[in-house]
Amino acid sequence: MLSLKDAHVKIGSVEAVRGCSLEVGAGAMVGLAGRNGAGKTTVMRTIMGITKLTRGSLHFDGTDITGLEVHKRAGLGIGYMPETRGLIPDLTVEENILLPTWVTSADSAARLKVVYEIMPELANMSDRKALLLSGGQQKMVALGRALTVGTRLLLLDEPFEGVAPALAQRLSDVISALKSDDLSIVMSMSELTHSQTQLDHVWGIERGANVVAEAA
Ligand SMILES: Nc1ncnc2c1ncn2[C@@H]1O[C@H](COP(=O)(O)OP(=O)(O)OP(=O)(O)O)[C@@H](O)[C@H]1O
Repeated sequence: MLSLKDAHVKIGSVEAVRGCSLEVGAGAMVGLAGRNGAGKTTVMRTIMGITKLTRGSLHFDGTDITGLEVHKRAGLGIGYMPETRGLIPDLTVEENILLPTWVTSADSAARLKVVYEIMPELANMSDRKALLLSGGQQKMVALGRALTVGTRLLLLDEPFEGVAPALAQRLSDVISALKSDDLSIVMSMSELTHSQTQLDHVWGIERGANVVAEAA
């Protein structure tokens, strides 16, 4: 359902990604594993359309989406959970979760209901400001926000990084429970051994290019 081929991406004068390919099947949960600076975040941002391909192609459900804007990709059902969480501190949990629906035609009430069913703890903190949450709680909110539009493909950038073990386990359980025939997931990780979730395939990345992923 997603096919990234021979991706090259420049950030300023740095070629952050140079010849990276990735195939994700429908309903598959795949890992993108590499050290810090390997290019994982850039690949994720490129799939979301935040950074642009300088060479290569990107297909979603067989359609070339290389030139499509971010909000249109979100409208196709692609959701992104950034490593840095990217919450707006002064907005509440609920407002943060609903942010992506501002730029898509998603039924915000229906999606919010789904998100709260998956993560009831978010409903319990819905009116708290994001700045008052712990780092792990913020990751949960960022996952909820990705889920509001990410009905077909979820891009999770190091979802367990810097999260205390109990919350990391909860995040892992939530992500595992999302597995379905309709939803594909790409999850990046800096160390394969830290992956707590069952993956169908792991793509390795080093210095912006594919490498064979090391076994955990
Ligand atoms: N804003 C930027 N300006 C210049 N170089 C950048 C910028 N962002 C990323 N890079 C470079 O691009 C390369 C890939 O970075 P990227 O953040 O994609 O890697 P990563 O695998 O996600 O690493 P991390 O786990 O540390 O986030 C690195 O060499 C990095 O230094």
